[in-house]
Amino acid sequence: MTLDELRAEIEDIDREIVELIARRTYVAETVAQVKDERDLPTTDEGQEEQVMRRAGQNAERFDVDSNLVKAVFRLLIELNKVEQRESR
Ligand SMILES: C=C(O[C@@H]1C=C(C(=O)O)C=C[C@H]1O)C(=O)O
Repeated sequence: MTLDELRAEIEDIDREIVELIARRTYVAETVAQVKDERDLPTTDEGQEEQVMRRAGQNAERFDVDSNLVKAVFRLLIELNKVEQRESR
């Protein structure tokens, strides 16, 4: 494979990553509606711990640095909470 072909593959993957982030954010907006109806707070620390634990397990399964993957998920969680607060 040429460098250009490899970079085109990375470009495709990057678009998919953003699409997945958009999907995750969209679901969080629906979560926000449910929380609003039930008068629940935006932050659920127990659920965040589960998400972070799963992120670490998945990182190990795919042999990528678990601290870096967890850092990405910490940002994704914060992004979701910002979106949820904006939609409540
Ligand atoms: C999406 C939720 O809201 C918040 C965001 C979370 C996330 O992005 O994974 C997890 C827990 C909550 O603090 C949820 O409660 O499931």
